[in-house]
Amino acid sequence: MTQQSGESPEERPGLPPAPEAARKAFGDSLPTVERYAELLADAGVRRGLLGPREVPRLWERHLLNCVVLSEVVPEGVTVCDVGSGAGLPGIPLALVRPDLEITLLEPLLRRTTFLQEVVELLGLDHVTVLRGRAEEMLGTLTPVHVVTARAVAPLDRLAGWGVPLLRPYGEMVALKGDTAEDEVRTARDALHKLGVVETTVEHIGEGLIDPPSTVVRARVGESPGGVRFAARRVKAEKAARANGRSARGGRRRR
Ligand SMILES: C[S@@+](CC[C@H](N)C(=O)[O-])C[C@H]1O[C@@H](n2cnc3c(N)ncnc32)[C@H](O)[C@@H]1O
Repeated sequence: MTQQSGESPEERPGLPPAPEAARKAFGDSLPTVERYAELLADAGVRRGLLGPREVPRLWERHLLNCVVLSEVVPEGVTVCDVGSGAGLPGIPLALVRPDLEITLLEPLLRRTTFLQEVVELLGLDHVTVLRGRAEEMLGTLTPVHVVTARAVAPLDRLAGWGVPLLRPYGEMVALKGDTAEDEVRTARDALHKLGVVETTVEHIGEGLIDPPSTVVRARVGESPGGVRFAARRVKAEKAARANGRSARGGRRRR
């Protein structure tokens, strides 16, 4: 999301006030998301996590585009936001869904440091920040019901990283743009091999954002990640138990 700008900070357009749609989408969490928007527009830009040109469109293009994911995430489940960056979509989702247990997974230290600060400043007790690459998380992260991701990798590669982190019958929800249908076509074989039994492209947030957000939903059957991953997972989990490791300290739900 980082972009270069030739403008000086004084010339750059600032953060606009929250639009009416944000009031609707975030409800009682509006003051908290306003605080998050300020952190992104200030420290996020200064520390190179967000391009300065994103600031004027922070509400529509980023916060609203992400919060509508709430429509497709079931009640009370565990979520891993793969490649969370500066917290998108994981933090907007966490702000409206205190019922979820969310892990923000991100490999870069600069970003996990920012994420940890944001989680503490906003008092998000149901959010954990985990540093690492998705493909290295087998046996470290307790398998989750839902994997979310935005702007991390093309669907076939993303699925290879995200689907093995799911519990049986879980689903990966990837925010995508106009390329969603094409990416699904390209990834069809890879998805099948990973144990995905159903893939749909849906438009969410109608009536709230225009255009609505496009998501690819990939649901797995009994063996997320496929048979190859099932064997690796058992091995990795055994090793993790032997080391006393677990990303969520053994807290498990459902
Ligand atoms: C373009 S940024 C998008 C960040 C955020 N999701 C957003 O929409 O603004 C992609 C992020 O994915 C992370 N990433 C890249 N490869 C990854 C991997 N294998 N596992 C987890 N995260 C990864 C990068 O460090 C980066 O923060």
